[in-house]
Amino acid sequence: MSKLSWPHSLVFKALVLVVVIGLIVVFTQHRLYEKDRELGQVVIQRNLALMQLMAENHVEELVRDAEFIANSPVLKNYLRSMSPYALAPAQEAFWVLSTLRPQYDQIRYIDRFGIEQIRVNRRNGQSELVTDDLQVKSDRDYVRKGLALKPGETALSPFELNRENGRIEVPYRPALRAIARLGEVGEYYTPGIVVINGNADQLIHRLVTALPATSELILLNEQGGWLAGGGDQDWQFSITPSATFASSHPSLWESIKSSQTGQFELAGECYNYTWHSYREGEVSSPRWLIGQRRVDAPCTTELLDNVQQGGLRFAIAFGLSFPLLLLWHRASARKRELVSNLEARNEELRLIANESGHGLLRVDAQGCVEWMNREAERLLGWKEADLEGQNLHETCHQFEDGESLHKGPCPTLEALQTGQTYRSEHERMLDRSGSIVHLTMSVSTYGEGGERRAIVAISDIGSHIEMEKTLTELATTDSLTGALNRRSLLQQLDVWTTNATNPPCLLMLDIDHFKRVNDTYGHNAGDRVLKAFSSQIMELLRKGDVFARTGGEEFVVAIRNLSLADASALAERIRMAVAGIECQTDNGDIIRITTSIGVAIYQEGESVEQLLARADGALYRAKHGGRDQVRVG
Ligand SMILES: Nc1nc2c(ncn2[C@@H]2O[C@H](COP(=O)(O)OP(=O)(O)OP(=O)(O)O)[C@@H](O)[C@H]2O)c(=O)[nH]1
Repeated sequence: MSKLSWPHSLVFKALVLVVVIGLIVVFTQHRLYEKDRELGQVVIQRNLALMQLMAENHVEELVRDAEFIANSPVLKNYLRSMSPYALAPAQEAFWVLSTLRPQYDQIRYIDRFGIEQIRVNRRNGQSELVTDDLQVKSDRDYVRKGLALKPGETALSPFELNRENGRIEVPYRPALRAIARLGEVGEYYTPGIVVINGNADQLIHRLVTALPATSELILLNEQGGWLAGGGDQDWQFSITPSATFASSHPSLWESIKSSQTGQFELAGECYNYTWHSYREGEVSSPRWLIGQRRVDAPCTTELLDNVQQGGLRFAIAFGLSFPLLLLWHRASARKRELVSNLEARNEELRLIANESGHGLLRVDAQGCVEWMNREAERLLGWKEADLEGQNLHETCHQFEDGESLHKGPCPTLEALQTGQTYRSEHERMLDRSGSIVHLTMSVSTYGEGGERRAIVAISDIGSHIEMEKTLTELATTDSLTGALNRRSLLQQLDVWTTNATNPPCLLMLDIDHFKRVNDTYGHNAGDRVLKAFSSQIMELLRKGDVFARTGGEEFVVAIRNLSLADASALAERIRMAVAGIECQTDNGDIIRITTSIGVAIYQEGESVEQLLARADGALYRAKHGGRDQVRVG
């Protein structure tokens, strides 16, 4: 196989394939990535919104319960009367609420001095009314905050771990407290607050259910302390104030605080968050950061997944298309090889055709030229490029007025129609200048129907014709004088006497004393005289008359359609014309000659020899009669 050029090499094609597949994969993956990312963001936003809604509903119940019990008539009745009889119904109302809301750890009424007056605990699935261990809680933040509320106002305390007797209760009991300040119940009485300790764990568990398995909840308080999602650091802010997210990542925390929602990446994991506050602006409530962490997945997960998928798709597409490329490459290489061989073969044929000595043309089924060799170009005067596509018959076999050079149909077109070979030893064609060229021609066809082609081979026979003409002339004429020779004369006389309807008349001429001319002026001068003599006679003859040299200085004129008298008169004119010839020698001498002429007309039944003999006899008598005269035999 020949060496391939770079654009045809397999490596080049493979590179093109790589680029094309690469571009397609990058384009489609990019679009997929955009969609994935969009979808991922939608899912995250939905998760965050869902968690916010769950938190809002959870707290709403807590707050409403606190407001409900704070406004309950039994509590107000007790506070108005402060009677032990009124205390029991109030305690019962607290207890009933506790049994209805098992998620509440404590429901209490704390008076304006911060002392617990009514308290129901929820322990081990039971609601317990506590009467003998009521404590002073005036030092607690939530109590101070609650007593600072205006009557009828409600507040929410931050998440914190429950403390018992000044110590954090273990196991941890994270609490979220709703505090409702009682409205005015009497002119001289300032009421305290109702505090419900909601179980924060329950809220956290609920929030977790809003998330897919691949994500974990993160919950931080306003100070950056971990409530959930911080592992060992959850709730540690209550014990060690520095064990917070804010302390671990101060600058990150600053940026998180400044934006309502956002995304960040830590330790290769992606976090999304939103700040949430219960009834924003309506109720005094702390802010929490609710969010999700994608486990072991960075924020660029979609991008990385897409790159990975893209790589896989690229490999599959390349793996599937490369064998096809290989097949195509082999097929096209084979085709190129064949085409190249064909071209080489064509070139070879063209060389052979050019060297063959024949003019060759290939014409299609319609007779239009497809190709021609140099010899054909030379013979017809056309360049291949100019004749290509032109109809050979119309161009080279037809005159401008449409008249054809062929008597019958064009042999090339006929050969194309019949599929038979045509040969002619003498064909005529028109060359580019419109001159007729004499040729031998053969037309061979191959193929069938519309695919049939003809090879037209032509050879110049113009030179042969010339040569034949020369040879014929040499064989029939006298080279010195141009007159016919004796043999031709006899042939012509044979023809004329065979069909004796129009019998010939002979004038036999002999230059008088010609030997003297030779002897006096030389042989060359004698030749010149012979030429001048012949020219003079030929001038007096008409087309169709025959003039022949039958001996050294002996000539015969043969004429038809002439009576003996007319022949004698012609002989006399010739005699006189010859007498007028003045032939100059090289020395400037003038030679003058005379001729004797014997005339005889063909007589029915005699032979050519007998006719000649009678003319010769008449000549003999003219010579012996004194020369320079005409005698009839
Ligand atoms: N220059 C020249 N002389 C020729 C040629 N053919 C024949 N002769 C000469 O022609 C002469 C013929 O001479 P003769 O036969 O004796 O006749 P003549 O001299 O013409 O005398 P008459 O015919 O009797 O008048 C010879 O001397 C030939 O040599 C030729 O081709 N050229």
